[in-house]
Amino acid sequence: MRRTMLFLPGNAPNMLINGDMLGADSVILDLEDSVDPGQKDAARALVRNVLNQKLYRKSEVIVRINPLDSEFWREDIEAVVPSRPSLLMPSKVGRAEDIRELDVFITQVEQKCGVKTGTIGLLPLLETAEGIENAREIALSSQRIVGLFLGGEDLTADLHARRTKEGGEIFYARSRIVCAARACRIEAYDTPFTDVNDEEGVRRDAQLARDLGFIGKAAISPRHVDIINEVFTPSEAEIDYAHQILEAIAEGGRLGKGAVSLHGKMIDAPVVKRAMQIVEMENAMAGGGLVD
Ligand SMILES: CC(C)(COP(=O)(O)OP(=O)(O)OC[C@H]1O[C@@H](n2cnc3c(N)ncnc32)[C@H](O)[C@@H]1OP(=O)(O)O)[C@@H](O)C(=O)NCCC(=O)NCCSC(=O)C[C@@](O)(CC(=O)O)C(=O)O
Ligand SMILES: [Mg+2]
Repeated sequence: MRRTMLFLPGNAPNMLINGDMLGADSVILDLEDSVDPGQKDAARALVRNVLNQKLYRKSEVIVRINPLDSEFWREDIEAVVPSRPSLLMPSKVGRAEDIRELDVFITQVEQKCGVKTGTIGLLPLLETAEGIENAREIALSSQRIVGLFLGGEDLTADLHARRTKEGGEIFYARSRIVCAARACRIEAYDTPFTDVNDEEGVRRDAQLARDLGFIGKAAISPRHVDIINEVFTPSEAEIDYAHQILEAIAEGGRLGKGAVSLHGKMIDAPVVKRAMQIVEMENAMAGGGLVD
C-alpha cells in the first residue's frame, strides 16, 4: 500500500534530509519539473547521495525522471539506478513504446552496474491526453510496472482545460486510469492537491479519489500527509462494518442464502468482496506491511 506519496524537489537538501520523518508511505525524489533545467546535474548528484546514504528507512523511495522526449532521462537513469531506488517514475508518458524503450535502457544500466535485471520497478506518470487515452497499453507495456499515476496539473494544461478544486476537468482521466490499472491488476495513484493551505480541500479531493478507486495520492506538502493517510486508511467504523458483513454472510451461508440483509441493506458477493478488501488493509496495517 502506498497511501501518501510525498514529492521532494531533488535539488532541495533541507527537504530531502527531513523527508523520512514526515509520515509518507513513499517519497518521490524529483528530477523533473520541480528542478530547474540548469540544476539537473546538481539534483542528480544530491539524489544519488541521498540514496547511497540510505537516509530513508520508513518511506519507500521513488525517483521521478525527466520525459523521454527530453535530453535528460538517460543521465537520470545512469545516475540513480546503481543506488537502487524501489521505483522510477517516468514523467509525461504518452505511449507504450516509450516504456518499452525505457525498459531496455534500464536493463542495460542494471547489467552494467551489477543490479539484478528487473530490480527497478516503474510507476508511469500519465499527464497528457495521449497518455490517458493509452493508459491500458502503457500498463501492459512492461513487467516492471506496479501502477499508474495521474498528473492532473500537466494534463489540465494539455487539455486546454481550467484546473478547479472540484476536479470536474480530470474526472474522465481519473476514471480511465483506475479502470485501465484494475483491468491489468495493478493499482492507481492520484495527483497532488496543490493548495498547501486548504486542508478541507485536500481532504475532499482525497475522499473523491478513494471513492473512485485510487489507493493512494501524491502530496506536495508535508501538511497534506496526515490527511491523505487518514483518508486512505479504513476507519474503525469501516473495519467494524466489514467484520459485521463477513459474519452476516457466513450466517446466511449456513442457511443456504447468498444474499442477506444487514441493517436494512443487501449483503451479497460484491459487498463481501469490498468488505474483504477492508479486512485485508486492516491486516496489512497490523503487520506493518504498508508498502507491497
Ligand atoms: C509547494 C511549496 C513550494 C510550498 O512551499 P512553502 O515554503 O510555502 O511551504 P511551507 O508549508 O511554508 O513549508 C514549511 C516547511 O515544510 C518544508 N516543506 C515544504 N514542502 C515540502 C516537501 N514537499 N517536502 C519536504 N519538506 C517540505 C519547508 O521546507 C518548510 O520547512 P522549514 O523551512 O524547515 O520550516 C513546497 O511545499 C514544495 O516545494 N513542494 C514540492 C513541490 C514539488 O515537488 N513539485 C513537483 C511535484 S507536483 C507536479 O510536478 C505536478 C504534476 O506533475 C503532479 C504529478 O506528477 O502528480 C502534474 O502535472 O500534475
Ligand atoms: Mg507534471
